[in-house]
Amino acid sequence: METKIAVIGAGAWGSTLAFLAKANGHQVHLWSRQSSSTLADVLADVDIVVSAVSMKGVRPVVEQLRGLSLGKVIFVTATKGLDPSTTCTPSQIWQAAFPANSVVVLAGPNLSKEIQAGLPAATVVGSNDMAAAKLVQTLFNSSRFRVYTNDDPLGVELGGTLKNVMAIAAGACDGLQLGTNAKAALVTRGLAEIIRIGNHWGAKTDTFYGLSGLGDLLATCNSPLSRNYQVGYGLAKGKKLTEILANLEGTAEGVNTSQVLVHLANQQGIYIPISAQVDRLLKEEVTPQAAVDSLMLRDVKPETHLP
Ligand SMILES: NC(=O)C1=CN([C@@H]2O[C@H](COP(=O)(O)OP(=O)(O)OC[C@H]3O[C@@H](n4cnc5c(N)ncnc54)[C@H](O)[C@@H]3O)[C@@H](O)[C@H]2O)C=CC1
Ligand SMILES: O=C(CO)COP(=O)(O)O
Repeated sequence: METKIAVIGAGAWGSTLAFLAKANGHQVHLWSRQSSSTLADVLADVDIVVSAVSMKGVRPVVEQLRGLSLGKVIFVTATKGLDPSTTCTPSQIWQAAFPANSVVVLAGPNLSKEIQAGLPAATVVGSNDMAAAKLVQTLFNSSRFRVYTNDDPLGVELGGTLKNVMAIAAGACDGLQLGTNAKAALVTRGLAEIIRIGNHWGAKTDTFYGLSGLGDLLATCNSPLSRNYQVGYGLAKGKKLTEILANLEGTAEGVNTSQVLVHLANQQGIYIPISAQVDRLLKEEVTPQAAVDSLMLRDVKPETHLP
């Protein structure tokens, strides 16, 4: 059955999601700030609203829509980030603005260029409303894009968001040519750190071993297609952050996420050694090699995701 879908944000990810839904026979309207139609007009007659704007666009877009009567529309959020002013996740912002509507989080190892090239990929849709998650699953699932459901939307969202910080670290690790052992240690301890943060905020451990956690961590920590990886790689090669960002194709959410994360973790006493070094590196408070030394020279501890 044809479903009417609006995709907000015509960047790399919004365009790819619109393409996938269209390929499944749905009626898709891809909206961007450059569109001639207003967002309110586009949303007047749709069943599903997919938001794929970058984190900085989430609040402005939600403010444009607040107060509109959108009936039983299901919101799907595909943004990976934390709001700097409130520290909320994108789905928390959507849910607070539309408390009567279902919100579904979509995240996974989904480098858009690979999907646009027709390569197979898998993703997760997480929601407190399993009927909504199942509906969104059917809208996007295909022979080239396998979609799983999950009942821990916060875990799905935090997996996709927090791995961006680790992808910056992984890019730096490769830029410094630290080798495969170091990279494996970083990714493994990065996952332990993500689980520690996620548990503290109420997400389930299991979710982080899934596609939006371990899956996306593996994809972005190992691919030069990842913008976050490119940021870390460039820093390790001695480039300035401003120069890297000016030449970057699209958004590297990990830059903002690490700042918000470090602020929250300091307030809440969450131990985040890797993310803290990434934040210091981005602020040019530490060299890449000094960041590695700080991590290696910490007190020894048991292998657990607990502090
Ligand atoms: N590109 C990828 O492979 C994937 C990206 N994501 C996530 O999706 C989000 C978007 O990523 P990309 O499309 O790659 O970024 P992008 O930089 O290509 O596009 C961002 C889009 O957000 C829009 N936007 C920003 N502020 C806005 C505002 N105030 N009002 C309206 N629109 C606004 C921009 O116009 C642009 O179309 C990010 O959170 C990213 O982490 C998730 C999975 C895969
Ligand atoms: O989230 C992504 C793939 O799942 C895209 O990663 P980057 O934002 O680092 O390019």
